Amino acid sequence: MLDSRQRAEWKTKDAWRALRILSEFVEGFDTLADLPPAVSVFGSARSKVDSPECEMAERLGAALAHAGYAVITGGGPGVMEAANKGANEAGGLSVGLGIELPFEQGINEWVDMGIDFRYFFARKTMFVKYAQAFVVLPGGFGTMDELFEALTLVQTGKVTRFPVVLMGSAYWRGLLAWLRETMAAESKIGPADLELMLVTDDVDEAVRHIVQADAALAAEQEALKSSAQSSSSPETGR
Ligand SMILES: C/C(=C\CNc1ncnc2c1ncn2[C@@H]1O[C@H](COP(=O)(O)O)[C@@H](O)[C@H]1O)CO
Repeated sequence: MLDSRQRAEWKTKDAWRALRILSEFVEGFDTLADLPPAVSVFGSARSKVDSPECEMAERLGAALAHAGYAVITGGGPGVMEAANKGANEAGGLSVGLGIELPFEQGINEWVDMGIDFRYFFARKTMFVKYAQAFVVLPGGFGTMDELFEALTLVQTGKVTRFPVVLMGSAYWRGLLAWLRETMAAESKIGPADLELMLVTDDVDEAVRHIVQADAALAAEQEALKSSAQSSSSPETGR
C-alpha cells in the first residue's frame, strides 16, 4: 500500500512491486481469456440483502445469464453478491474480481470463477477488457470510480460501442441533474456525453440495450471484414 508513513520503504520495495503488478495482469489475462461475452455489474458493498438494489441486482444477474452473458462483479458483499447470486442460480457463469482490503471479507459464495487483486487499477482493466457493457446500481465512492472510469473510456474513444446502464433511477437523479445543469452547462462535457448512459429500472430494457449494442458491434465488425476482403487481391484473397 502507498502508506505515506512508510515512505522510506518505497525506495527499496517499488521495483519488486512492479513485478507483483505485472503478475496481476498476467493472472487476469490468463484466467479470463476464454470468458464468454460478459457484463460487469457494479454497486454498493454495503447494501443489505433485502434492499431494493440487491433485489434488482439479483434479477439483473439472472436476466443476463439467461441472455447468455457471464456476470462479472467485484466479488464482494451487497449488490455484487446479489448479482453473482442471480447469475449463479440462473445457471450462468458468475465471476468475482476481488480486491485485497484492510477490512476484507473474501469473495462471496456465489462466485464460480474468482481472482483476487491487490491493485485497483489492474482489476479495473479486467472489468472493462472482458465485458461487453457496464451496469451500475446505487453505490458509493467505489461504484462512482467504476462508473466514471467507463464513461471516460467511452468519451475518449478508448472503447467503442460500450453501453453504460444506470439502474435505480431515483438514486441517480441528483447526480444526473448536476451533470446536466453544472458540468454540461459549464461546457466541461459535451451534450452528447450525457447520452452515453441509459437510465432504467427495467431489467429487461437494460439487457435488451446491451444485446442491441452487441448486435450493432458484430454487424460493424462483419462489414469491416467484408470490405477488407473485397479490397484484397482477387488472386490470393489476402
Ligand atoms: C465495505 C465492505 C466491504 C468491501 N468489500 C469490497 N469487496 C469487493 N469490492 C469492493 C469492496 N468495496 C468496494 N468495492 C468495489 O467498489 C464498488 C463498491 O464500492 P462502494 O463504495 O460500496 O460503492 C464495487 O463495485 C467494487 O468493485 C464491508 O461491507
